[in-house]
Amino acid sequence: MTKRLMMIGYGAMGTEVHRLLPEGMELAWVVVPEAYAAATCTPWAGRAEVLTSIDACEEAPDLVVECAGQPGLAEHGEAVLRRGLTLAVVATGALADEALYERLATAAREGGGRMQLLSGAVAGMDGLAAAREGGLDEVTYEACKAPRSWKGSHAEQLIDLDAVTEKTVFFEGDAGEAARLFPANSNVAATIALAGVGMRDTRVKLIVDPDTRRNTHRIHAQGRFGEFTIELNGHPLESNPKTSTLAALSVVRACRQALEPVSF
Ligand SMILES: NC(=O)C1=CN([C@@H]2O[C@H](COP(=O)(O)OP(=O)(O)OC[C@H]3O[C@@H](n4cnc5c(N)ncnc54)[C@H](OP(=O)(O)O)[C@@H]3O)[C@@H](O)[C@H]2O)C=CC1
Ligand SMILES: O=C([O-])CC(=O)C(=O)O
Repeated sequence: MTKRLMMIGYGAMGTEVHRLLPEGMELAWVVVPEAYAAATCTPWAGRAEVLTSIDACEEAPDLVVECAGQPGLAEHGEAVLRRGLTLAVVATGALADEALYERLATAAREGGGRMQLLSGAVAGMDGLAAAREGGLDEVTYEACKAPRSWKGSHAEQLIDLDAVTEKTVFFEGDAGEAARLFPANSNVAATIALAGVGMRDTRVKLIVDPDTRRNTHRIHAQGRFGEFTIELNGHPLESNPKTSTLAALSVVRACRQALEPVSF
């Protein structure tokens, strides 16, 4: 039987996820900001019910995916989890807010829901989380993107993106700060922190490179297990250069996992 998906937020990532939705799953509900609710010329017109709140949904989706960014998770996450649903999350940076983290964890515990934190634009979160069980000494993360990928972000307060002529570090701090200051660009920092040594102890560098067309993520971890370095050079989505294609694919994977009896 076809499973029914609810998508919170339908921007660049949501569009890509919808395009690649595995057979056996249909988009049945789209949760959008109030201002979009009345729009008629949409990719979901006539196919999915448009909602502005979770409570307006009278049935139980088989899976809810958040593709809305940090404000979308903060606004809708609790209601999803209180209803006992599974919520796959990409805006992991919102969880740098400890109060929100607690609110969502409590809603999941009390409501029977489950929050599935997706690997998003990076790889290796399974290994990092396993390594943590033996003790981690250090985890560092560097993100390097083209100037256009940092446009419209807090980077504009720190560096003149149009004048950059060589690869330049413009932010150094911890994962919590990075996730809060760069909500559309540094969720990965929070993902790594949540899988590894936490927000305060994960060291982050953000870099702009005028000569790259890729979103590069470099993770180094060391501990009792040994050490690893992962460098992932991702292609940004055409429709949003801040967002890596792999992040959308991690949502598609979550949809497939909800369908298959055996899955990675
Ligand atoms: N974990 C990871 O590796 C990654 C995580 N991300 C996260 O995913 C998010 C989405 O990426 P992308 O699709 O490219 O971004 P877009 O800005 O293209 O799309 C986000 C959409 O969600 C909408 N939205 C915002 N707030 C709400 C809300 N409260 N309820 C419902 N919809 C809402 C936005 O509307 P409006 O335009 O009006 O704001 C927009 O249409 C990013 O903001 C980032 O937080 C992105 C890349 C990697
Ligand atoms: O997609 C990416 O490359 C990373 C990103 O935006 C994020 O971490 O929020």
